[in-house]
Amino acid sequence: MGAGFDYSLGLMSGPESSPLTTQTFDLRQSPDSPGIYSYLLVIGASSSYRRALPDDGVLVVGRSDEADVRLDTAAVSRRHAELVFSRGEIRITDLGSHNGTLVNGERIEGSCALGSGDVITMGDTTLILRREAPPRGSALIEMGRLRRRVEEEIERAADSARPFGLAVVSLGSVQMRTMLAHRALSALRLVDIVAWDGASHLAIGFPELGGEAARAAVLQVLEAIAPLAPEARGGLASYPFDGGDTETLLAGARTAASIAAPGAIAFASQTAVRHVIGDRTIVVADSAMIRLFELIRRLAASDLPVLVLGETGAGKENAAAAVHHWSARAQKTLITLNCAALPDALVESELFGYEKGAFSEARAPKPGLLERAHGGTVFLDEIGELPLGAQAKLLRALEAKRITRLGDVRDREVDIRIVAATNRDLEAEVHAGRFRQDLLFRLSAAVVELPPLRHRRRELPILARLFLAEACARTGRPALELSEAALAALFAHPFPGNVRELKNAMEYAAATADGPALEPWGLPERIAGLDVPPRTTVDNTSAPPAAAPARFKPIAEELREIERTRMRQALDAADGVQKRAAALLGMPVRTFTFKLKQFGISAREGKRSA
Ligand SMILES: Nc1ncnc2c1ncn2[C@@H]1O[C@H](COP(=O)(O)OP(=O)(O)OP(=O)(O)O)[C@@H](O)[C@H]1O
Repeated sequence: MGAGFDYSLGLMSGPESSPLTTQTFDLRQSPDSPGIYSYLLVIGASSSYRRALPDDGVLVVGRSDEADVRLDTAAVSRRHAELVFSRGEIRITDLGSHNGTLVNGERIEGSCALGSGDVITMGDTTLILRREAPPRGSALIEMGRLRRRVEEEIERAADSARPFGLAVVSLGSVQMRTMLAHRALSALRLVDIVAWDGASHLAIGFPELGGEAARAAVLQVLEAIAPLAPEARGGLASYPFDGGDTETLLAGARTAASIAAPGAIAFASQTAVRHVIGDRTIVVADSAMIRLFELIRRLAASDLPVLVLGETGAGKENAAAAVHHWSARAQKTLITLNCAALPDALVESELFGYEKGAFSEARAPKPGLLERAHGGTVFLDEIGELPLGAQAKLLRALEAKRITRLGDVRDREVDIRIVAATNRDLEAEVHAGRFRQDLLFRLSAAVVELPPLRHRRRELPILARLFLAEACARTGRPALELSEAALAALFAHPFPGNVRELKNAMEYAAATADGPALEPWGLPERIAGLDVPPRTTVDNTSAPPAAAPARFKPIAEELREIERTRMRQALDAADGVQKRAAALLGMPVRTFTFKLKQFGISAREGKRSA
């Protein structure tokens, strides 16, 4: 049953002198089996402690520094006795000690088998052998099985509208894993689900426990293991509040455990990091996003150009604002140009400015935005849409650090940092001949790639609540609770329009909801999914009337649907090129790109399907 006796694990270390504390290494079983554990209670003249025993091997007891169980008293010989552990049996042999070895009051000759409760006396020291069976409670399972069980429990919780809590207990440096797991299990219910999550974390699922009840359960575990792991700390995530799937809950609980104080518990909802960037508040909770913003902070300190990649609405503009505000240029301007929003003919005059008479409408000289941003940062959004002619001029300007206004012969010095963003695959654009490779090299000195919202599900409930609260405050209506059913609908939606789509949905909900809580039918239809029944039992009084499902809806909403569908189709037909798609619909490009964002349509959609 055991992993064997590991001689490298410090068998020569002496006992600790703290009262009734245990030795600090575990020499026995496989980590996932709590099994039987044995220990010696060592009661000396000046101190008592508990010493874990191995399944197999030999321990020498004596006064010598080299003894495995060191008894620091003159009444004990240097090598007094030997304990032999083999196949569940324990034998003791006196090694010719001066004062002899007594078992249950009788001096032994040669060796003698030991059982639980036997009292061994060596000089003025008493050792009591204890062997304990695992508690009759929950059992440790493997992490893979825990994941599957948690998935089942989430399903069950969704169907029965009951909570489910998932905790991660971080133990610090753990050596007595088996005994520790044993203690944790003894503090849990039979239905709780427990597994080792890596070497030093325990993952615990609590069916039907959420919030305070789950917190109390984790506290009991922390108390039970405190003698062995005084530094242990807990992190707790609850379904559906913190997430709708195993990995999201696990990630939340792990991050929460990492911020909890020793002996205490933190909730997943406490792990979000707020970055206040000018008048923006950026909230990140996913560990990859937290690291990404740390990277952005470091990059900001350099003067490198930064290329921000990510799907539409993923937060690229926020990232660009962070680069500027965390840089030495923060006191100077940040100027943004959306390259997709300008007709080709205007791009160059906007970027580089013009002199009087440069073209027929140029009645007075005007500096371009590169010039106006001197000393600051220029954010070129949708850089993939920049016409090739403007790309060449931009490259020259960046290389020479000088610009020439249209219609001018002089050039002027500019000191700017460029942050560019795109949701396009620029490498592919280079291959297709639509983007200059040399410009791509120059812009991509540092690349920051934002994951889509569907890959950072930890943030979904956090951002949803944030946007809902902000929207309610803006419209002056009382705060809306996000119901469990609405949250489940959000988790079921893939959010192709990412954070912007979520934000728009919460604004729509705040404007239209009529109860104290946001229910699925208060969400935009494509998110609520008419075919998706609410996952929790709801109070009948707050449910919509049976005939309500949207056979009729406000005409404005219907028109929006048509507009959205036609825009998608136009993008398809135009191979994802926004200007062409806008022309197909007879819509100004600026309006088209604005509406794309509003509807959360990715400009790539058309390209992909084409
Ligand atoms: N982590 C976040 N915290 C708070 N708000 C966010 C966050 N990420 C994005 N938002 C908000 O979502 C909306 C869309 O973000 P943003 O404009 O930065 O996306 P984008 O990737 O630049 O979009 P596009 O590709 O369409 O230009 C903005 O209102 C932004 O403030």
